[in-house]
Amino acid sequence: MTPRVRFAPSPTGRLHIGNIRTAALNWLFARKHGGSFLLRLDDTDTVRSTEEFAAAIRDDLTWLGLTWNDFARQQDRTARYDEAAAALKASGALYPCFETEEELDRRRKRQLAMHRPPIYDRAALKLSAEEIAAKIAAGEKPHWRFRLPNTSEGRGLTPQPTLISWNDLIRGDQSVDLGSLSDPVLIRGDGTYLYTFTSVIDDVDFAITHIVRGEDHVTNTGVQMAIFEAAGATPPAFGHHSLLVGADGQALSKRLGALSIQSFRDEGLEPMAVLCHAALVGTSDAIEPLQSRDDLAAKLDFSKISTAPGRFDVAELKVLNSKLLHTLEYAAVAERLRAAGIEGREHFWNAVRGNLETFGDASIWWNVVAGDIEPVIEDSKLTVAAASVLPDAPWSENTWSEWTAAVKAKTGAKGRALFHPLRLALTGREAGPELKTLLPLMGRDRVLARLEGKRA
Ligand SMILES: Nc1ncnc2c1ncn2[C@@H]1O[C@H](COP(=O)(O)OP(=O)(O)OP(=O)(O)O)[C@@H](O)[C@H]1O
Repeated sequence: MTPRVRFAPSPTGRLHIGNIRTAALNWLFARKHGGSFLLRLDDTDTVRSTEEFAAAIRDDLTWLGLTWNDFARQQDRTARYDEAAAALKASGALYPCFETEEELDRRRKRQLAMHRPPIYDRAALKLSAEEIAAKIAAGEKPHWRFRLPNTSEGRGLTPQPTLISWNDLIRGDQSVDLGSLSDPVLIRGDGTYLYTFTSVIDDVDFAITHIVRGEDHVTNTGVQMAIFEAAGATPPAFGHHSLLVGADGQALSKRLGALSIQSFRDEGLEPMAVLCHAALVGTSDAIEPLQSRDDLAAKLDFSKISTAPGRFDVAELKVLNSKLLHTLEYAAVAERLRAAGIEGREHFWNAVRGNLETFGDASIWWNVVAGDIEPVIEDSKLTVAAASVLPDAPWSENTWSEWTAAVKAKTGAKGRALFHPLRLALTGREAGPELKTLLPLMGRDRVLARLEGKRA
């Protein structure tokens, strides 16, 4: 079966690294198996969903290269939900309830006082058709519950376990006891639908074959499998991955804006580094910098995902980012170098890539080899002497060792006393790429001027 998967965020905030773990695992799974990937915006919560967040989700996914084959938004599908709800009402799978929040709260307290689990007692199932009609005629607005397929009928009965089980793609055998849950409300009193319902209808209509999502949805899955059945559909396969938490163990939330993809973009991090980290953290694989999404897809193995939460540390992402840059081939960055105003010669890239923390650092080194910088003269005697023995052009990678040998012979300086003042004069910086590679890129005039302390 060709997999068809989906990523279904609500546009209620900026995507964070945890959301991207879900998006990446789905996308990579589709990629690995030649399947397709649907982006679905779960925007039925019209109060908190915004167009800005919807646009930002698309933008972040595009930046990460997690392209989608299909796109849908729940706001456009109300007519379809109405139709599906009507069928479930007709079959009795959805039943109208009229209790107020206060009434439900009173009942829960009573149940707890009697040491019973505070689950909905299904009192509304006892209403006759006439009673329901009278309530509606009197202006009461029902909310609708889904009757879970369990045997806990009516008020006061001790619930019987009713296990619904599946073989989770990530966690192995799983089950949820539907006997211990309240019948979930799928339609609110104002007629709006809850995610639990709309998600199932969408998954049926879009023929989703595998639902891969965070373990925050395990209980939902038990309930939704029952809704699939009630809607006459076979539930797809499910996989629940561990959630990511922040370095100090804090939960992530779109609403709180922590560890957003935007913040990584602002810091100039590489999309591949973010993807590798999101997909490999909390697995038994080492977190390594892979160069392409296909390489990462080839590595994907759900059985390697640990059930413990993955700890996400920005500092580790930054290290991974530099490791990735250090191995990037020129061909992979030539276009970006040009766009950054760097006439990206391969020599330059190979000389500096090992010193980059972010791609933006390349501009610093480009300025060192081709722009002008303020030289730092630490030992003017040495730099003047060095200028006097500067070899004639053309220069090669051997020029540095020939020149420094000549400076050493002329001044007697060696080791740090020789190299440090030269580095400071030529680059204005304490550390950086090997000078033997930078020197030929700088050219003789620029080097000479800097040795004389001139901005060049
Ligand atoms: N910390 C996390 N680690 C891994 N996956 C997560 C994490 N938080 C959410 N997800 C997954 O992201 C997907 C999108 O979920 P959703 O839009 O509800 O995000 P959310 O961050 O929980 O949002 P909100 O804070 O608005 O409730 C879901 O599949 C969910 O399981």
